[in-house]
Amino acid sequence: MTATEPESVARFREFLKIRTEPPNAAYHECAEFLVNQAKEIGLEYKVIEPVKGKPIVILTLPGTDSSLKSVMLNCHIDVVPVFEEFWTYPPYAAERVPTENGDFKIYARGSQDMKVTGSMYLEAVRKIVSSGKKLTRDVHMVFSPDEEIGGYEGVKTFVETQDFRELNVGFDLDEGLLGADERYTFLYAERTAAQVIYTTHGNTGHGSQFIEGTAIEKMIPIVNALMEKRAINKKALKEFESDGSNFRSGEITSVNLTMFNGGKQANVVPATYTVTFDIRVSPDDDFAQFKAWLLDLAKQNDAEIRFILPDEDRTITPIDRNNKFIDTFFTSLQKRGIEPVPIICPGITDARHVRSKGVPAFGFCPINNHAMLAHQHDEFVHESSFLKGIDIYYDLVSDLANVQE
Ligand SMILES: CSCC[C@H](NC=O)C(=O)O
Ligand SMILES: [Zn+2]
Ligand SMILES: [Zn+2]
Repeated sequence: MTATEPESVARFREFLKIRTEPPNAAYHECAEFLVNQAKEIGLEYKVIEPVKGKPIVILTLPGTDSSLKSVMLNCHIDVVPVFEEFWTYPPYAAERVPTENGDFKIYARGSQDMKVTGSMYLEAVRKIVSSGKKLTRDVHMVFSPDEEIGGYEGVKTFVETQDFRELNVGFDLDEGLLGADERYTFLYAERTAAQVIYTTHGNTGHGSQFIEGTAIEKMIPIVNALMEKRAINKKALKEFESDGSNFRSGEITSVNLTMFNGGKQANVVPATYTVTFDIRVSPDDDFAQFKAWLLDLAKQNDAEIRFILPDEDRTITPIDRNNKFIDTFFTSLQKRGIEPVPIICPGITDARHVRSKGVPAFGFCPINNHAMLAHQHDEFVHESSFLKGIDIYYDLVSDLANVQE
């Protein structure tokens, strides 16, 4: 590891300094940065705005046969909010801090989730171009907004456009998880997010009296039922994930009480109460049945229920090696001794929108042996991991774009 900063790292840090944190995300500034990257590398580029103020940037490395199905590399440009007071380094300064063993840590919001991946795509493609080698298929890097809030005005809208159809995508590499140990993982499916708000109304009155039929009284059985479900599932997960790897959390439905709202003053019984749960339903559970249970819970307790997110069909990319892209994904990584472990994504990503159009998509991140700090304070990535990841993508992108019919 040299003390002189590699140019690729300097460009990565520039990307990290752009504050793409909604609601006032600097999306246009980010689009400009990406277009400049395209010009420098010598790529085709296009910026579209299917939703005003939410640009999608497409950078294309044309192949020798653009009639063939292409390879898409997807990266969301938005990041999640920070609690700045808990950060050791300012989250948008992208400081490069030396470590004891001669490496560096790049501290920034988005350094893992997921600008590191976008930067690795850009640097891998830059290397491919400068090597002079020609790939067969088009490679499209897609940089998209709003993933962290569901991608509704990002990739979900984009996949409905003619611009997306024209990309003629055969395979999408999308957001993945860093490996906490020596293993790498890939995501072929996701849990379904069911975020739900229960509201109860009841009698109000003086806090010194035994008021009957209060909003909170009605809410308690709902909370108890969901917390019981939580306890059962938590135990089940512990039982079948004996190695503590957290690889299998996507296979179990999770329940979290995330908001508890109501009440105005200690001596006034609240007339209305709301409770919000973030529930992630495993593909192994019947979603319709689970939703019916949630609805019934409301009905039984005289509560209103509202689902925050729109209904979505489940999407899964079967791990079918008869698909040439999928087979190449494995053979290419195997050349470097990487045997990625298939997991169900515990969260939701933009890959589900791409899959909904029948395009196979795997979430992958070529970083292992790394602390996982997505959405946490002091998010950082090791410079050595970033540089190694570029080389992994160099081969992977080349091999995928050279898949024969
Ligand atoms: C309501 S959209 C939320 C999207 C988010 N995706 C990654 O963290 C998630 O919580 O899974
Ligand atoms: Zn992400
Ligand atoms: Zn995230």
